[in-house]
Amino acid sequence: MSLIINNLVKRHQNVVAVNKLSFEVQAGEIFALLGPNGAGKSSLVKMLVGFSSPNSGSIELTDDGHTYTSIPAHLLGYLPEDRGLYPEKTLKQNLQFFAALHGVKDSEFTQRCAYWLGKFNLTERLNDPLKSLSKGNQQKIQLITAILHKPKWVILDEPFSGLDPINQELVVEFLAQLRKQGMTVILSAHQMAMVEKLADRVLLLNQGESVLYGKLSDVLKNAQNNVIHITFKNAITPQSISKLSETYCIEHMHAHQLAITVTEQQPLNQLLSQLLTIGEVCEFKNQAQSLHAIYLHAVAEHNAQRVQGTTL
Ligand SMILES: Nc1ncnc2c1ncn2[C@@H]1O[C@H](COP(=O)(O)OP(=O)(O)OP(=O)(O)O)[C@@H](O)[C@H]1O
Repeated sequence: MSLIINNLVKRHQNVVAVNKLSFEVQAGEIFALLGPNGAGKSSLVKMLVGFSSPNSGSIELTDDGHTYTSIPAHLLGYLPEDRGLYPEKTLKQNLQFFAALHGVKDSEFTQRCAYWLGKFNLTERLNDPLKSLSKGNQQKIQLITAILHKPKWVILDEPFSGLDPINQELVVEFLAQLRKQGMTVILSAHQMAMVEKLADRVLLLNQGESVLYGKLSDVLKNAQNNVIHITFKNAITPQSISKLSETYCIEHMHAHQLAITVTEQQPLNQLLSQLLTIGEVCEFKNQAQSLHAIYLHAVAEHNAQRVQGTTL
């Protein structure tokens, strides 16, 4: 079972929302779809679930000897961008309704409902009207409706939005549970700290294009190797590092500190000898970059490349 996307393009009038995207989602993984507002995530998700058709390229899902051009409804659990439950009905009625739509038997419903409500600390609220719950708690019920039928594929659009840090952690646990139960999860999210905790693979989109794609562990490892953090004994100034910035990409500079991106072609001893001409070096280390920092850097670089491309 795998999902293979090849050269996918989606245009909305004159906007290219998804531009020649190719990637793969493997069974049983948590796949994070990242990108700034307007990057094309929702346009992509809509094609994955069959709500809209690509202009070109292909989506190929193979499962149990069948091949599909989108994730079929009977294999899918979906938390859409626009939430929608029945506020006047109780939690139980809401959950029962969605479970019945997916053909979940009564006995299974009772057991799964108790399990997930327990996980989200909502057991006592089973017979309360949904509207009496806080927005965050309503969101948790919406999450449960998406997976109560144990789908093989789960797509969650912004599962962390509107949740406080404690509830965000509960959603992290919830997602880890889904993976444990063998579901494949595609989630779109803006909370990099949460994504960093649990994603197996990430795809970062910007202006419809892929700017970063791969196993999260590789993405973090590659970034860690490339950025050197240096602390000088005395304060540095833009003038004192001007020569250095001709050769190296300066990530940031602050009082006594400097962070520099080095490529594989730039030997560290050469960097060190240049640094010593600036001042006494107290510390020189590779420091792990957060996914948040990697994201900002990759998007900024891609934007700069696009501007350069249009001005050349
Ligand atoms: N139905 C539509 N008609 C015209 N343009 C659209 C339509 N849907 C999306 N777009 C445009 O396509 C681009 C990608 O939008 P999309 O909603 O896919 O991004 P997104 O990454 O999901 O953004 P967000 O994080 O804000 O939800 C944007 O420029 C958007 O304005």
